[in-house]
Amino acid sequence: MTPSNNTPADHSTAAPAVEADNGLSRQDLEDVVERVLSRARAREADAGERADRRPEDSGSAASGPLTGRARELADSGQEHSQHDGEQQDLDERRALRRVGGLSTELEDVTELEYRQLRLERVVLAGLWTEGTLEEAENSLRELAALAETAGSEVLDGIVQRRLKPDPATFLGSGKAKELRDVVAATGADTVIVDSELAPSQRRGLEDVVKVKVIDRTGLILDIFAQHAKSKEGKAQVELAQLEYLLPRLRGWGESLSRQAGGRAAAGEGIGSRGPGETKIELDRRRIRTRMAKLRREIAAMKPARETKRLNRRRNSVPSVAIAGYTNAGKSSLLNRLTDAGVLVENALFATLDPTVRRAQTPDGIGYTLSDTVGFVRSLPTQLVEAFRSTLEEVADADLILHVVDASHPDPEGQIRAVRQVFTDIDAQNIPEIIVLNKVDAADPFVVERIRQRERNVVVVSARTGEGLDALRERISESIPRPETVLDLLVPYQRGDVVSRLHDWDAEILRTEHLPEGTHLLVKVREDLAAELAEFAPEDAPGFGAESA
Ligand SMILES: Nc1nc2c(ncn2[C@@H]2O[C@H](COP(=O)(O)OP(=O)(O)OP(=O)(O)O)[C@@H](O)[C@H]2O)c(=O)[nH]1
Ligand SMILES: [Mg+2]
Repeated sequence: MTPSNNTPADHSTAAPAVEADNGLSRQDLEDVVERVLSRARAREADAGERADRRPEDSGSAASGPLTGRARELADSGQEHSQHDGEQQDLDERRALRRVGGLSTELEDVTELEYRQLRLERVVLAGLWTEGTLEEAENSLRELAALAETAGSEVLDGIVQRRLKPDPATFLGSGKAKELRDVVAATGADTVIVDSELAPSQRRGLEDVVKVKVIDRTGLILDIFAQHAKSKEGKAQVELAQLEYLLPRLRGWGESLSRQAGGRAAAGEGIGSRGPGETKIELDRRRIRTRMAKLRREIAAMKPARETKRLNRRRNSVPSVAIAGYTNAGKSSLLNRLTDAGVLVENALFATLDPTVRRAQTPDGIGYTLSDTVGFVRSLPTQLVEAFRSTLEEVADADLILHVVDASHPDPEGQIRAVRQVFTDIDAQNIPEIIVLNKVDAADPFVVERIRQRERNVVVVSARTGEGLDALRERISESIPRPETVLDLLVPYQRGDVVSRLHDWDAEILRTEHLPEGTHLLVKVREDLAAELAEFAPEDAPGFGAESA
């Protein structure tokens, strides 16, 4: 293919529908994925016919049109409903995306700065080592979606059928050269590989393709870096990135261009280390200094967060964490379940992290609902470490809403991946409701299959609102309920106490109006019981044996 096939102008006429902010429409991205996959398929068929040929030697064949789409990619045409509010963060996030042509201006950056540059024009590379073609497809689609999320423009890709990665260059040497040609032809400046590469493999592959090579871990780290919002989150991602980078530094020498691939290929002298050597030492020193500083900063931030959480604990408000695979619909669910009106009224919780919101059961028991960072397959360990603070929100919860995208081709795989993270953060024993989302778009057979397999399933659609009442009920049954029974007599001039009982976490079992005041039988949490002691006299009137 030629680069001009991908210029936004060509497609803005052909596919006016939805333009991603980097100029590449969703359709373009899907086209790329389909092209790559169909080549892999054709090659596979080819190899099947001539079984004596080694798969990596088989030539590429013409692509044919394929059905199916990148399910990880949302159809952004209907990304938001009115329940999602203004989505101001989205604009902010999009403004953070990469600026075209940035890398070419930076001739004199150190490798550290270079590595941290945003990805721009990328080519994907994957191995299909085991499993079905369908799994290989899902994996590549997810990689394309991740790359797009990171703000890059996916130009093309290569999938190789191979039993195991080449120890030197990941792809076989023939394939790596083919990749180099694709990079040159498309003018890509980055190759993204769908695995975690050993530092030496990355170096080997970079030496062949002559542009920056990023692996899946690096890509995910990059996305997290873009999306981190809080000061602590930012520091943690940066630390994770540096930890990842340190053993992977290499001298650039003259062999790699920091510019677009095509022009780069000219410089030979693979692995020439001379001029790179000083820079690499400089980089290492800078990285270590920076890491030490970040660790200190993070340690200093921890107490504030701890206090916040302890506060919530002390108020013994039950906490419900929404967790799940990325793009499962967690945030949509949060928006559906929490009413904006309630939020504004509840000034009490104004100091909470913005992703934690207050919600109520149908019978008025308050709880907090927190949105969490999405999980992905093989979430890099550095990130699990770095995001421990966000993930502690999950590990600390009284209940987890594990949101699953029922319309995804492999929801069970996603459930497994998410549970793995639960285990990593020691949250595996917290009660869990599987919220099977996107039922409006899902195959009923798949929905039924998961319903059979899992114990505690509620089927919903955050988009249409289906099943949400049932979910509210299920949450209500599953959170810890107030347990201390109090017999209260509240004087009429203390209406504030009564209204507080009504909107705050008490189950009112009976009410009657006596000459001295309002007589109530309530169930409250222990801490509230202590506060209400003055209204619970020893000689309370009592509701009589028959009603207690
Ligand atoms: N068809 C359909 N789409 C949905 C539904 N719920 C969410 N979506 C879409 O799925 C996409 C992802 O939704 P989000 O709520 O952002 O998902 P998330 O789990 O918060 O994603 P991350 O924060 O990236 O992990 C959006 O385009 C939503 O519009 C649903 O019930 N049906
Ligand atoms: Mg979200």
